[in-house]
Amino acid sequence: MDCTTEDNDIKQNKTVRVKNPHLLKNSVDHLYHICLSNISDDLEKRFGDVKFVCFGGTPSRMSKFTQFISSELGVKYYGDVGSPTNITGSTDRYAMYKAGPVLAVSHGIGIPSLSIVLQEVVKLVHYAKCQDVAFFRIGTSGGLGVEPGTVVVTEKVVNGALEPFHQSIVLGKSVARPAVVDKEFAKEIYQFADSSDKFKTVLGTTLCADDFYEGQGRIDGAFCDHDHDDKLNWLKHVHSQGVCNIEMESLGFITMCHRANVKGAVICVTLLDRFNGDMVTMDHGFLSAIQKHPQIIVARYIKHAYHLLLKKG
Ligand SMILES: O=P(O)(O)O[C@H]1O[C@H](CO)[C@@H](O)[C@H]1O
Ligand SMILES: O=c1cc[nH]c(=O)[nH]1
Repeated sequence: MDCTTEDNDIKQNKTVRVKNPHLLKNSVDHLYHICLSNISDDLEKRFGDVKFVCFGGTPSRMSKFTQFISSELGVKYYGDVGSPTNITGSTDRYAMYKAGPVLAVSHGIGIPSLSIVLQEVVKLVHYAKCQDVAFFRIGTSGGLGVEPGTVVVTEKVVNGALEPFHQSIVLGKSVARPAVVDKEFAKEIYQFADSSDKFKTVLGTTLCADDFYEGQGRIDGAFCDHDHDDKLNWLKHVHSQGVCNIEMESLGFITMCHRANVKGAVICVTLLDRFNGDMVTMDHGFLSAIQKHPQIIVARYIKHAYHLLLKKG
């Protein structure tokens, strides 16, 4: 594809932007952490049909989601009966599964871990010439003033200081990139919540912290220099600014989707109400049941969008 065609496709929001002139000059690109290469793997043949990429913290959540979405869409997943195959093979860092137009990817904990796999997946869908791709983060979070099990569709994302920026150090300098949420896309997804659902779904601001303990105001970590009242005052303050939930990847996820010209949305379930405590104490059966809540909403969206695409031909 020549540059002009590629620019036009990007403008029309069809293909995915790899904003790196150095990379475009290189012919070989080994996607180290996901064990794929643009030269030795036929990425267009294997992944060219991908339209929806769903990310979440753990390999088992994304494997279960792959089975769920494959039965919802009536498409086979890649792998043996009963267990999707992890496409990243033995790299042992991330897991990636495929069911028809859906790729499900685990990203680990925190923005540094997420950013590595997200960049390699952006390159993957670019090399595979996927068109009109959307990315979703299907995660867990701590809620503020909402019942555990509630799904929060992120309409704004902020850092721990309530700023809508993702800050990182590049070449020794601090770089702040805006975290621009696609609000229309968030609203579209929110509309797939149903009044008959056994859980609530809300649109709200998500606070993305650098850490699970002190970074989220917890007082039950190994280290803590603040007290219970400081914590409650901070939680009340961020809640008064519209924050509904706290997690650890949304800021990087939204910022990178925006840079890649990919539609991106964050949909997380709340595991607890942080006004009532810090510890996630629910049993694993309940935990795994409520982790399905955001998957249900996203699966409805994907099913709807996929059927529209099939109709279009
Ligand atoms: O359940 P996931 O998707 O991993 O998300 C949340 O859970 C982890 C902390 O337990 C962090 O990654 C946080 O963002
Ligand atoms: O409180 C919580 C729960 C899940 N994930 C988080 O990052 N925080």
